[in-house]
Amino acid sequence: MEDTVDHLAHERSKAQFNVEEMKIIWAGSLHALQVSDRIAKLVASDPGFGKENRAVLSRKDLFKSALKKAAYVWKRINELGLSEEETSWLRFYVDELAYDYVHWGMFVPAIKGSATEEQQNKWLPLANTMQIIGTYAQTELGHGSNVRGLETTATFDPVTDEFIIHSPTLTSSKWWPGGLGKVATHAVVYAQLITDGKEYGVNGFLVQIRSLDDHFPLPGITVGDIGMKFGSGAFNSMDNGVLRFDRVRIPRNQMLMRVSKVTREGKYVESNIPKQIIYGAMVYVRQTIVADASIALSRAVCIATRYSAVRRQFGSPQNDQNGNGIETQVIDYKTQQSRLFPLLASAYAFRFVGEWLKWLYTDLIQKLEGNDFSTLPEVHACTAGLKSLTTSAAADGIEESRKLCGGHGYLSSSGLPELYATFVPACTYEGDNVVLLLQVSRFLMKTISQLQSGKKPTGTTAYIGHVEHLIQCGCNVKKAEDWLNLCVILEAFEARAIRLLVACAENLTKFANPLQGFSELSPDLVEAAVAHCQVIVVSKFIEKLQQNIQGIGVKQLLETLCYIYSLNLIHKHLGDFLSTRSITPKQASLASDQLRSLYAKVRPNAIALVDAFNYTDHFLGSVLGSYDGNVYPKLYEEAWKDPLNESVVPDGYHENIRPVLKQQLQNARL
Ligand SMILES: CCCCCCCCCCCCCCCCCCC/C=C/C(=O)SCCNC(=O)CCNC(=O)[C@H](O)C(C)(C)COP(=O)(O)OP(=O)(O)OC[C@H]1O[C@@H](n2cnc3c(N)ncnc32)[C@H](O)[C@@H]1OP(=O)(O)O
Ligand SMILES: Cc1cc2nc3c(=O)[nH]c(=O)nc-3n(C[C@H](O)[C@H](O)[C@H](O)COP(=O)(O)OP(=O)(O)OC[C@H]3O[C@@H](n4cnc5c(N)ncnc54)[C@H](O)[C@@H]3O)c2cc1C
Repeated sequence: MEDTVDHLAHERSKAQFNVEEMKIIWAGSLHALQVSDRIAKLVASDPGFGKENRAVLSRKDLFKSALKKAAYVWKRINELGLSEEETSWLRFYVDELAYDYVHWGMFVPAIKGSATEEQQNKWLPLANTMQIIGTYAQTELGHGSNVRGLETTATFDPVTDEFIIHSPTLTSSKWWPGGLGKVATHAVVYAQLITDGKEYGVNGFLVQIRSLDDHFPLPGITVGDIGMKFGSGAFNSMDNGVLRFDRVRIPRNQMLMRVSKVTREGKYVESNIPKQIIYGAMVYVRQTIVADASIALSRAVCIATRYSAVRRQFGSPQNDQNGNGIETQVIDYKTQQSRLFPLLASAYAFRFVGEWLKWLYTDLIQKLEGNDFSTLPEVHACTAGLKSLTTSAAADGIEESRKLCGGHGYLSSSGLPELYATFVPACTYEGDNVVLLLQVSRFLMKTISQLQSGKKPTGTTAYIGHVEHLIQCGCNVKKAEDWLNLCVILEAFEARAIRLLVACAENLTKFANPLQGFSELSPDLVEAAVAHCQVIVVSKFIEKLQQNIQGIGVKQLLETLCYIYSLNLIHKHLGDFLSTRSITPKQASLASDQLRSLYAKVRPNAIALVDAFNYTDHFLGSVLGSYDGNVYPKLYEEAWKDPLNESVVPDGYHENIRPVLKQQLQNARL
């Protein structure tokens, strides 16, 4: 008989805050919570969205199952007449990577951002109804980070009014685009534009790659899948592809011409729109990846927290003299708390900074519509930097969560290995995290150099305008409780960031060649960029706390998490804080003392804090993280489902086990 006991009920009863209100904070609004909750339940109750066995399916079967699910998603969206908001929640909860992620996540945004109105009117209705399926073909075998170095060419032929798309070398083969390998019918292809014998840099072109009748590649096109990727399940449900062009002709009007165009006569004409707009789809996706990072991390933390409350090891004060009695919940070990609770705090921090980044991006889009490009550099720096910071921390956090679950965390049924394998490439796609931090540092060095000309930094760099104060100020913390002051914390982070930035700027002046200086100092520049991004995350968490937060205990718990996030970072980056004299060694030790008290405050609320994510068991996909905490029967049951357990004596026994055993027996007799 099924066990219906809630093994975590006691933990839930200890919560000191209103969980339902916290769910609203996490979701963003009551409306968002209601819609997401409804769709989560819809997905969890529909067998068509079941995700059992993913880890044991062969690549072909996994791919087929992802195709089936994507088609079913599309069918249900249409049958139920889901709104755009409901649709995105549906895809989110279905939780299976397939071509549709890149179609909706990159192909459509690339057309929206880089195509003219006329082009959008032609292509968007086709894409929006999935009469065509698209991919984003930028990266090549030889070049990913260096977009300017792409080799694919698009040469204008004035005789036929066409572009000739060509892959001149092996290294120019498009490599990685998701959905390209086996599904996409069209691609936005990034290529070097050549007209009238001159090169005009990278531009986007809309190219049909497969027939809409029989799905065969069109003439001149070679296309296929690039092969198995890291981990079982995970990104292997996606057909990342390779694509080569042998002088493929497309009409001139399939160049995406919002930013610049080629006339009928072959003249290249630039508009007043910055060229960087052609990289707009990347800015859009980087912003969404910050939200993905908070989801992926919160998912891992939810599993690790629930399991840590169920798992018991060694004796406890309640034991009798013989050590008999109940063992200690591993969540009560201080080491477990010091590893787990900062991750929990980070999940909340990333959620809030992601929410703010979405606002910043929406604001940019509104400004662009009015031809105001002033915030583009800052939005580029924020999306690049926060994508880098949050994905690196989330990927590390998922792996730490696996370790927090001990041996069982290594089992596929814990859900953690696949979560890690699915999420870790986010550190690479949409821009390698180090390359992106170098972009941030370039922006910051420019901001600092403009101080001399009297330009006042604004937005996320406003603190750089207070350079004199921040270079001189000292931290006033004298006892552990003094750290419970958000202004003190923010100033320590700003002081550390600005001191690292100014040191970089000063060191750069020692090089006659600025490019060489930038390259030599790049490790320091990356560290300074991280410090700046941490200022953003901490300050956005603080801003969140200043909003009208309802519900008993909710604000207090969020404050506790904000302190944990910040003080743990001080602990982790102590070298920076000490070497810049932003804090003293004594203050560092007081921060550690304060952290211990903060962990004690979180402990009774830990389960409720992960319940506030409102994840269904279907979405979590983990026997260790299920809501009822009934871990052991679920683990036991799951093991028996493995294909190896279908037969008692394994296939291969007669060929490969029995002869070995016999030989050992014979050897022993000799
Ligand atoms: C059941 C289990 C399942 C488990 C589920 C787990 C759940 C996990 C959740 C997550 C799953 C989500 C999965 C979603 C699917 C995702 C699919 C992935 C799709 C990936 C797509 C891609 O990767 S597309 C390719 C992306 N490529 C890149 O990002 C390339 C990086 N390189 C660049 O961006 C550039 O080349 C560069 C910026 C690094 C350098 O370029 P360049 O040399 O030209 O630039 P400069 O440095 O000279 O800069 C010039 C100037 O421009 C400014 N600038 C640069 N870029 C931008 C920009 N994008 N926008 C605005 N401005 C820009 C730069 O700052 C300079 O300005 P100056 O003023 O001149 O200084
Ligand atoms: C799962 C997945 C899905 C993807 N989907 C798509 C897609 O749909 N469409 C698409 O076009 N692309 C896609 N990509 C490609 C992705 O965008 C690139 O892999 C990414 O931009 C990194 O580029 P790269 O592979 O060339 O890395 P490289 O640039 O070769 O990086 C290798 C190493 O060099 C370092 N490095 C590189 N340049 C510098 C520098 N200037 N200074 C210091 N260090 C440097 C990096 O930090 C890294 O450590 C995908 C990739 C993955 C893994």
